[in-house]
Amino acid sequence: MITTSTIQAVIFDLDGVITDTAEHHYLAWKAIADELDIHFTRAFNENLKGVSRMDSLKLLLSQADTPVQFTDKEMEELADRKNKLYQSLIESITPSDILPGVAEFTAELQRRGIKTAIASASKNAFTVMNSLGLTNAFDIIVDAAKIKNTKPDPEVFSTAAELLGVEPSHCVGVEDAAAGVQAIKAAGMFAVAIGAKEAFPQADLVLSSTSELDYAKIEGLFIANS
Ligand SMILES: O=P(O)(O)OC[C@H]1O[C@@H](O)[C@H](O)[C@@H](O)[C@@H]1O
Ligand SMILES: [Mg+2]
Repeated sequence: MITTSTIQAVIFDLDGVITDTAEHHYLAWKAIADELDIHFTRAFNENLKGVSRMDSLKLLLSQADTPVQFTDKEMEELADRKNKLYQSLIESITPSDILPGVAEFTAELQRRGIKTAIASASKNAFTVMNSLGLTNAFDIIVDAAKIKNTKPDPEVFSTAAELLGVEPSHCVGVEDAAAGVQAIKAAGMFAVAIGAKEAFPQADLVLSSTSELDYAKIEGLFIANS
């Protein structure tokens, strides 16, 4: 199919964009924080979004009133315990957990011959995509296993663009995390953020929810910014 638009690919984050697993990550970290008697708020959790499992644990531990030293082995065990909690929380995910507007938006992209990819920092990305029934709905899935450097490094978005065979300047990235928007911009792409406007000063467009994903609006701004 011939693409007339200058947007040739849209690359989506998974957790918090395709489905609300950002909440499951938060609940699992909150349980670990409670065990360790560390004050952990939803506001602070915003810093963990898009960040790798071990870096998230380090951020969580930075909130302890009295600094606690854990050995590498203990850190691995804590991260592993969080992951088991997270995995038990995502067991019940079904296609009905796809966030509003996502199916319509991706269908519109497919109608226009625009390529799609998932760029996720999660090692559980394929499990979540399977549960949502979306494994074959995107051209490419790049997960944590395929990359060395996690967000805010651009690698996950750059790798997705490369595998799709599309120049970054023709890509749009969609994210719900500050680290993710930084990664999209560092990759040289147009950034759409989902969340509160003030949280994403670097984004080219901020939408309060996925139900606002609107191809015509994004294309208009994309062309104006090129
Ligand atoms: O622990 P996992 O499943 O490998 O996920 C790593 C990261 O994946 C990102 O998608 C989430 O936004 C982060 O919250 C999470 O820490
Ligand atoms: Mg996310």
